[in-house]
Amino acid sequence: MSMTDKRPVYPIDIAGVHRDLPLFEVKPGLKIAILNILGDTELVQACAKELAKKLATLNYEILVTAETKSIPLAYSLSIETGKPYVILRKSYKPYMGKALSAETLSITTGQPQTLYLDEKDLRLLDGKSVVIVDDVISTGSTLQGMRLLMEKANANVAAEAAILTEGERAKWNQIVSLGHLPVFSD
Ligand SMILES: O=P(O)(O)OC[C@H]1O[C@H](OP(=O)(O)OP(=O)(O)O)[C@H](O)[C@@H]1O
Ligand SMILES: Nc1ncnc2[nH]cnc12
Repeated sequence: MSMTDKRPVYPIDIAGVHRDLPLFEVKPGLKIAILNILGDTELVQACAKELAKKLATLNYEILVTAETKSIPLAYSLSIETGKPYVILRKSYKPYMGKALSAETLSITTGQPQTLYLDEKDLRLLDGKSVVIVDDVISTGSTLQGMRLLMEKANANVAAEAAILTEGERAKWNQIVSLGHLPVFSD
């Protein structure tokens, strides 16, 4: 593709903010519209405000997400809600001590990733209620990994939230979200 070729986009309004999401092929014959909130302060803050409103009546103590792209969302939601957040990591460093782990296979990545729960966060989560947050929930594999780690950490999941769900809409009717993305198959 030359620099002047235009990538096809999927236009969407999220929390009152318009974005044209670029389509990328994630496996042969399957394209998805990529939501990349990294660097997009306007969108992140608008989404955090709306999600915080939707979560306002729930009883929970901690927000939990998996790195990377949803980190600014967790940070911004933490400011909106006044709750701390935990980031599940995708590579292990010695400073994470006796971390717990779970395997995932997200639609964007196409190969297994491991989520690690830092030893310091294990102490924080023990016996607590959490809201699991992600930017997009698609196959649910990342969500499943996060649920498993919360179970291992003795934390109760009060709700699951995402900016957008993707794919099979009916599968995600329990997710607190601000919209839905189709997937595009040839
Ligand atoms: O429902 P799933 O099919 O599991 O897909 C959802 C996950 O995919 C994306 O992460 P990605 O793997 O792109 O990682 P990154 O944020 O580190 O780039 C997204 O942030 C979710 O965590
Ligand atoms: N459409 C999408 N954009 C960004 N990350 C994703 N993870 C799964 N689907 C995604």
